Amino acid sequence: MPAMTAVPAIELRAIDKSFGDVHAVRAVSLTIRKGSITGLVGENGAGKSTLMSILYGLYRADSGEIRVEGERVEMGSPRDAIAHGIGMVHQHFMLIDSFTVLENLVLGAEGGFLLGRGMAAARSEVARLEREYGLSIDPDARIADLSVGEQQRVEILKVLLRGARILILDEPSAVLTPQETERLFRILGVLRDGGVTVILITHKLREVMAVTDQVFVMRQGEVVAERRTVDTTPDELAELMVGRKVRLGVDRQPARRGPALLRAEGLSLVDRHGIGLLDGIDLEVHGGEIVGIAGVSGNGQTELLQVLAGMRAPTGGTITICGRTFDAGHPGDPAERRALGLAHVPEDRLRQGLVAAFHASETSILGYQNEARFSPHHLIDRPAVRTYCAELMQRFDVRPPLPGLRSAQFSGGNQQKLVLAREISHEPKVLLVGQPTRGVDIGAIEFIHRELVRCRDRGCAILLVSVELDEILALSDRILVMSSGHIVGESAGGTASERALGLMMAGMKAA
Ligand SMILES: Nc1ncnc2c1ncn2[C@@H]1O[C@H](COP(=O)(O)OP(=O)(O)OP(=O)(O)O)[C@@H](O)[C@H]1O
Repeated sequence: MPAMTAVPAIELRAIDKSFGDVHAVRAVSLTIRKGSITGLVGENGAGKSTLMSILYGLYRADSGEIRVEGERVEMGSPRDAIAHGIGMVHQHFMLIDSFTVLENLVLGAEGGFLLGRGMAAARSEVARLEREYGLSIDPDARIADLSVGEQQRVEILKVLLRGARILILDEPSAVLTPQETERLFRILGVLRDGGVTVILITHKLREVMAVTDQVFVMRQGEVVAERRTVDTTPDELAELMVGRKVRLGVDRQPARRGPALLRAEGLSLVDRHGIGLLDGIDLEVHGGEIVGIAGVSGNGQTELLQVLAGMRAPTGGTITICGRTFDAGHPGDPAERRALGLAHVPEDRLRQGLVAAFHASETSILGYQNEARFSPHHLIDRPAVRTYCAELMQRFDVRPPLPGLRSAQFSGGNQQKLVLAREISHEPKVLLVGQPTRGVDIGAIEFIHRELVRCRDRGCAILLVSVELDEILALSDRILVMSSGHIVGESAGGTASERALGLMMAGMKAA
């Protein structure tokens, strides 16, 4: 156990923050002890990111007090937070791809001691941190050549090099493989034992139980519970988050398989550098079934969805959607495929699912804006679109239910619900869905899973890509495993084991 210290690392007192009509954080008070790992959990939109952004100086609280190691401080900007030893690692990394690790680290410490003392000092600091915390990374590697997990370690290093003693991580495992997540947690444990205070925002209760010392639960802007991790259970935390009992797992009738609505034959994709991203993919998805694609991210799943959706032209093979065949070299036209009954929930909702500056009402019809009900006489009927969006928000529990709010102003999970609501509500014949519950809270996962099964039971052919094996196992009637751009294995949904799939994902056969 880490040593108990009298002065807490962080004390927040009656922190309050509104964005217009949205009361995002309501009189939150909490205390975080030095050298501990604290979990911050709560539904989408509960206020976790806003609270941490206030602590990191990205937002200013409307009222309340922040104390760092007993001293009252004003956080006017991240610069202030950094000066007080607070660092934050965001989900979206802020590294320059073409620079080396060391160059990024020196840039990150701009204005600090490293720039003055140069590369040699940076190199020796990195070596020291590597020794102390096991944060091994090649300082001369280019960022573009690193895995996501390695890039995240560079972000952590950057923060530590600026002298952070308090580290905030916003859903760090959302982008990591299970192995990378384990490694990250080992590093966090070492940091904690070295006296660093870690705050972890996460939706994954398994992680909370595995790695934290204490946990705060937020609901609708308030901290509704504080627990020592040893004194709680995932079930209790889920109930505290959502305000009701959550039942994970979905009841499903056996698939009633209809005709093949989506087919790929010999599908290949070679990028402009000559690198093969997809290689001879054959697959078929029938109406009334969910086919899950399991795989470590970066093995071609993203490209497969893009090619099937018409966002990228394959270099070889054919795609057949509801009886219509597209050959290689076909430039691809998402609108044409949409007209055939194909819907797509892209993995990267921020860049491909919505336009951040658009109102939620505009996002709710994106891609469908030419339908007569939205654009009679070729002009958007704004009141009709707002009413439509409000209904969608109610049905899919998007919070806050304000069609006039800009898409960027919703929490990550609520953006996801909005995109999913748009695509599912058009009752597609074929649905491509990538990482449907990334960044989504437990209650919403339950809801999204039920909606996907309902869609399948209506006869839709669903191709599901997810890095969450639990999700693949819970939803799929058949599972295909992807590795290095190939389909390397297939398994019936009900009988697949996590271990066997894991081995196939890693390119090995189950014993
Ligand atoms: N810049 C902003 N402008 C307006 N409203 C905002 C802004 N940022 C956040 N909000 C609102 O504040 C509330 C809290 O959002 P926040 O992002 O803190 O939630 P969260 O708990 O981190 O959710 P998630 O788990 O989905 O990331 C939400 O209702 C959100 O829509």
